[in-house]
Amino acid sequence: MSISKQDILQALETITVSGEGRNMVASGAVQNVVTFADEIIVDLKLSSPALHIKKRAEADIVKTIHEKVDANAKVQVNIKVEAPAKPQNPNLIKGKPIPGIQNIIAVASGKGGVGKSTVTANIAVTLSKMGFKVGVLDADIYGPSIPIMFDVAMEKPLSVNVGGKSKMKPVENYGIKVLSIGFFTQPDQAVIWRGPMAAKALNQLIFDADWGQLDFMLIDLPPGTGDIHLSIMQSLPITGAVVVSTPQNVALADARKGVAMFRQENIDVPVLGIIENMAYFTPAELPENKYYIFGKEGAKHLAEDLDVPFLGEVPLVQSIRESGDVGRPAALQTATQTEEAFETITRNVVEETVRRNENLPPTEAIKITTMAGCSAVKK
Ligand SMILES: Nc1ncnc2c1ncn2[C@@H]1O[C@H](COP(=O)(O)OP(=O)(O)OP(=O)(O)O)[C@@H](O)[C@H]1O
Repeated sequence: MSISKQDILQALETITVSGEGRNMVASGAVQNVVTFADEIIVDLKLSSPALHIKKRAEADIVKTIHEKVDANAKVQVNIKVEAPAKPQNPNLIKGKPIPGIQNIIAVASGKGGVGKSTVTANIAVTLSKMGFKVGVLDADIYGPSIPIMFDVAMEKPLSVNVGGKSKMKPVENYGIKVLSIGFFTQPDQAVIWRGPMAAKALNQLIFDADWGQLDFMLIDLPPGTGDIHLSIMQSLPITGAVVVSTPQNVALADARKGVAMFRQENIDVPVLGIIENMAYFTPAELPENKYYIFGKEGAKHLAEDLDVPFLGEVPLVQSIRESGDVGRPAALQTATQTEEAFETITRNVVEETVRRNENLPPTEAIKITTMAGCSAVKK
C-alpha cells in the first residue's frame, strides 16, 4: 500500500515543535515530505539548535506517523537548524524621531535617592555652558524634583501656537528648557501611574511641546526598573542611557538591574555609561581629604564588570545639596571641584553619544560644532 503524502501532513498538523505555538506544518517547520514505498522522509527546519528540541521533534514525528498513518513505516527525519535573522542594527533608535531634537538621553538609577536628578540637572547646565542647546524632561512621576532644582516650581508652561497647533512651551532657566510631570500634578497628590499612562503623558510632554532645536534632551527617569520604564523606553526614541549609582552595595545591585533592563532584547537602548555619585565626602575646608562613606569605587568596578564606560565620579559635597535646594545647580559655579567633576562627566557623555551615533544614518548623527577637545568628535 502506498502512503499518501497528504495523510502524513495531516498527521503532522496535530503536533508542534516544542516552544512554538502553531503546528509544525502551519509554522513552516515541515519543509518537505517524500515517500518511497514504506519509507517516509520528513525534512524539518528548526529555529533552535537545542538538542532536546531536535530529539523531541524527531520522536514526535516518528510516533505520530506510526500511530496515525502506518505503524510499519520507516521514518527518517532530516533536521536543519536555521536561526531567524537578527535585526541588522539592534541599537537603532525606536519610536518616531522628534523633529529638532538630536539626542535623547535617559538618566536612570536602580535605587531611589542616589542623586539621579541632581546629576541630570548638573549635566544639563554643563552641556549648556559648553554651547549645546539643552532640554530636560522630568519623568520622575514618583518625585519630580527638577522644577525645584531649576527654581521653576511655581511656574506653569504656557500654551503657544505653532503652525496652527496649540503647543506647550517649556519653561526656561539658565538657558535650559524644562518640562516636568510635576507641573501637572499637585505636590501632595499621590500619583499612581501605570506604565502606559506615564508613557502617554510623557509622549505629550515631548511631542505636544514646542522644544525648538535641541542638541540634547535629558530625561530624568523614575527610580527602579518597572513597567513604567518599559513603556517609556519602547515609545520614545532614546539615543542612550546613563545609569547613576552610589558606590554602596545596595545601590550597585539596583544599578546592575538598571543596565540589564536597558540591555533587555525588547528595550535594547545602548548604555552610554555609569556615573558614580557621592563617590566620597570632601569637606569644603579640607578639599584634599576624601572619606569613602559609601565604599570606594564601587560603581567604577561595576562599569568594568558590565563592560560599559565609566563616565566619572561626583563627590558628596554640601554645596551640591544646597544648590539643588535653592534651585541653582552647583555646576553653574565656576572654578570649583564640582564644576570640574561635571565637566569630565559631561565630556564623556558627549563622547559616548558621538561614538554611539557613528552606527546610525547621518540624519540621526549628532552635529557637534562646539566642543573641541573631545577625542571622539570628528573635526
Ligand atoms: N553629590 C552630592 N553631594 C551632596 N548632596 C547630593 C549629591 N547628590 C545628590 N545629593 C542630594 O541627595 C538628595 C537626593 O538627590 P536626588 O533628588 O538628585 O536623587 P534622585 O536619585 O533623583 O532621587 P529620586 O529617587 O527621588 O528620583 C538631594 O537632597 C540632593 O541634593
